[in-house]
Amino acid sequence: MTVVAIDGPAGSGKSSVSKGAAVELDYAYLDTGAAYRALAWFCLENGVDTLGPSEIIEALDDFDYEIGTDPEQYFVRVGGEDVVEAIREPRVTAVVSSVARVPEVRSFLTELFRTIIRTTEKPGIIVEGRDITTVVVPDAEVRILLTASEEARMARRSAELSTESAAITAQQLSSRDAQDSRVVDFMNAADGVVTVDSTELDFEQTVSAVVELVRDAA
Ligand SMILES: Nc1ncnc2c1ncn2[C@@H]1O[C@H](COP(=O)(O)OP(=O)(O)OP(=O)(O)O)[C@@H](O)[C@H]1O
Ligand SMILES: Nc1ccn([C@@H]2O[C@H](COP(=O)(O)O)[C@@H](O)[C@H]2O)c(=O)n1
Repeated sequence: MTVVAIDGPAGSGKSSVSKGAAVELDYAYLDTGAAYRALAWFCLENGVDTLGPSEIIEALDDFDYEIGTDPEQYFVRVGGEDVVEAIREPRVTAVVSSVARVPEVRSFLTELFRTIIRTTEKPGIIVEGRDITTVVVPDAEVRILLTASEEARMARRSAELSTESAAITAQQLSSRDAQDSRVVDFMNAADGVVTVDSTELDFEQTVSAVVELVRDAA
């Protein structure tokens, strides 16, 4: 089985490009950010203080999480409830970094990701996040840092949103990167990690660049 690990900052295209490449390769797709978001959502729903590590760690006992790895049948559920849209709400995005910085949360979710990767039935899996190339699967067959200039990432994110101003969007994106960067380094490629800079590429070109790297490694 081929494991493709992709890291990168917010808005660099990790989810959309990984999904597109997984469809083209007939691979599974694992969105690891969804788990951190789902835990943050679960904490908010249950009145857990997202700044209090011990409460968050306690919440893990009741965190009943499921994610689909078929890129064409993506789902995320907590306690059987569909949370695909809820976990993208700004209130969740605003607190996810505080939840993700708790070491016990990271090791709990890392084990969960490794189990999902191990039990994949497809010929390969694309796993994307912030610490996939360095912590979750540092021995992956293909390791990619997907980047784009902050300007390009902000423009892409702003184009998606009709209700939020570009300025607020830009601020959220860079402040989340700043917080996340204190926990894991996803701005610099580790040894053996190939950088794909999509600043000057369109979406299809970026998917093709990833697919080509995977085919070259096979
Ligand atoms: N090469 C590209 N050219 C133009 N738009 C792109 C490109 N790659 C991704 N996009 C668009 O940029 C937006 C952000 O992409 P995506 O949500 O996949 O990023 P992400 O890295 O997963 O972000 P986050 O970490 O915040 O979840 C999407 O609207 C996506 O379609
Ligand atoms: N491997 C990862 C993936 C994500 N995070 C944290 O989750 C947040 C949401 O991730 P998205 O990819 O959905 O934007 C992100 O801001 C990180 O705080 C992580 O720590 N490690």
